[in-house]
Amino acid sequence: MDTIGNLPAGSSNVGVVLAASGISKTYKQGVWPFRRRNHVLEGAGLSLNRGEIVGLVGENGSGKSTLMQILVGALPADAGSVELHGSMGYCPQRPVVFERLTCDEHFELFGVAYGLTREERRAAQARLYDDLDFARYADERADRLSGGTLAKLNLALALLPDPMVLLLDEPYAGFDWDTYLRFWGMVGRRRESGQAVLVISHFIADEERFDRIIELREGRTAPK
Ligand SMILES: Nc1ncnc2c1ncn2[C@@H]1O[C@H](COP(=O)(O)OP(=O)(O)OP(=O)(O)O)[C@@H](O)[C@H]1O
Repeated sequence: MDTIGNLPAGSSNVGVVLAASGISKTYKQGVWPFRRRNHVLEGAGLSLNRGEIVGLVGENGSGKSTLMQILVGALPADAGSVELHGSMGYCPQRPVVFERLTCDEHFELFGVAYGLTREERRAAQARLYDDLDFARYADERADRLSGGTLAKLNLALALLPDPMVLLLDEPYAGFDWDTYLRFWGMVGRRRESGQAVLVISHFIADEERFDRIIELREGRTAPK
């Protein structure tokens, strides 16, 4: 597969921030002679434009998380290409945090990893604590957070560098109603500033919140 590259400057797809095509992925399971091949993706593709909120739906096991991990570069595809214009943030389905670090320490660590200055990181951190309403857990260790607060930290860490493209794998599964509404408020502000968001979603009720919905079925993507 082509490595993630930047779309060329002056590309005719001026509004496109992420473009993937021909993505295929087969998982091999078991050992010979019982080896089984699971063809999860067979030529899937999608594109995201500036200021677009796109939903990715499909039944359980259809390959949504697999596709998202390939888009973000966390998993190699067998075939296909992914082109990215700008920075990307990713919020995985299962939080990737360090049990013994506090929320504040996570922001500090991720700020360094993203190359933010201390001032940039502090300003973004304060805004995220406020937007997601979890500043009171700043000094709490990750292994002592509730599932919902852990999900807030997971989302906040993806948002910390304010990426052009945000990929979210079922980000609000553990959120209460107030946090769910705060989440969509944040997504709406990103749309207004021209950033793009791709969300794996299971809730039919969410459909009206998206500009477009893409369905993954039998390894391929199609507009819903
Ligand atoms: N690391 C792996 N090794 C082998 N098989 C895998 C692996 N990860 C996923 N699979 C299989 O690939 C298929 C697609 O899984 P994936 O998690 O991408 O689906 P999904 O659409 O995100 O599912 P869900 O809606 O349940 O979260 C499933 O059959 C799953 O069992």
